[in-house]
Amino acid sequence: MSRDHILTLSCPDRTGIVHGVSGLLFEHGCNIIDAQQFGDPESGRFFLRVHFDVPASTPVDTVREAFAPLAAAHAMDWAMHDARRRARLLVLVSRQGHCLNDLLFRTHSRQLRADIAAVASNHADYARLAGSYGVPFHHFPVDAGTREAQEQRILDLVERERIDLVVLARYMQILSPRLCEALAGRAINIHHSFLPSFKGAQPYHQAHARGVKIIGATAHYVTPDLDEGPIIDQDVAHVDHAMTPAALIRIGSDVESRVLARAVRLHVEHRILLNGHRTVVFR
Ligand SMILES: Nc1nc2c(c(=O)[nH]1)N[C@@H](CN(C=O)c1ccc(C(=O)N[C@@H](CCC(=O)O)C(=O)O)cc1)CN2
Repeated sequence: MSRDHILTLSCPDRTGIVHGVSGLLFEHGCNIIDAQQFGDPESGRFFLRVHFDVPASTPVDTVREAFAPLAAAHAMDWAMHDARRRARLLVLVSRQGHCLNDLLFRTHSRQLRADIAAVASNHADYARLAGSYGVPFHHFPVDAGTREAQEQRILDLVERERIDLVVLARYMQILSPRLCEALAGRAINIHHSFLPSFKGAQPYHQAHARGVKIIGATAHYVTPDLDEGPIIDQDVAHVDHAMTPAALIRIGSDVESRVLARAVRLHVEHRILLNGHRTVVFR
């Protein structure tokens, strides 16, 4: 029975970090399967992701407890995850369902190490689609006067369903600072432009008006500053002068689905570390 785990950490950069981590894992009979590191000269921080096996004779908590003093000595932000545990997702959607559809299939076909525990939307459009996969659907309508109560329903669902990651799959509501705070580091949005270009609403219409030759999509963590959160992944597609906004939307939707699925995979495989307002991504 494989007992592989993922250790992620970031800390002020100095000599001896990798030596200390690898030595401690060795002392507890752990075998390192894969390791990736990055020292950022700009922020002065060091980032490490280690995929390792724990021998059946060793309780994982023993390794975790032994690691704590080393982590404290280096002022590490760290976590140790069960590499086989499937993340529980809540997917939020509004009227555009292509990203939801893509994630339902990818999780159902186990392409992603995650399960969609629930779908929630301010519209009822995708109740049948979620139901066709056996995924509970929650209709949470919202307007200016009900936003706080509607967001509380989302938070209650996150708590009740033990959600690990909230995915905004073209969810077209701006989350309040309170909800952003509650979901800090565990809410990902797909923005339908190559940020920082064309933030906010209707980016494809903005791009068409600008006469761009490339469109794109950006997956980022959600923060109170609209479309300003740490970028996780991006991709692009070529377009030309003859294309209408509808054509850009059609071409762009495939890019959005691809980028969002990659970002969800990177998150649930613990490959993303925050580096200030940016990310370090160990692919
Ligand atoms: N706090 C945050 N909330 C959201 C973010 C974010 O980065 N921080 N990303 C957006 C997604 N988004 C573009 O990708 C976006 C969504 C909604 C709007 C907007 O103007 N919404 C209006 C209502 C529109 C409607 O009801 O159809 C609003 O909320 O008043 C702009 C951009 C998701 N949320």
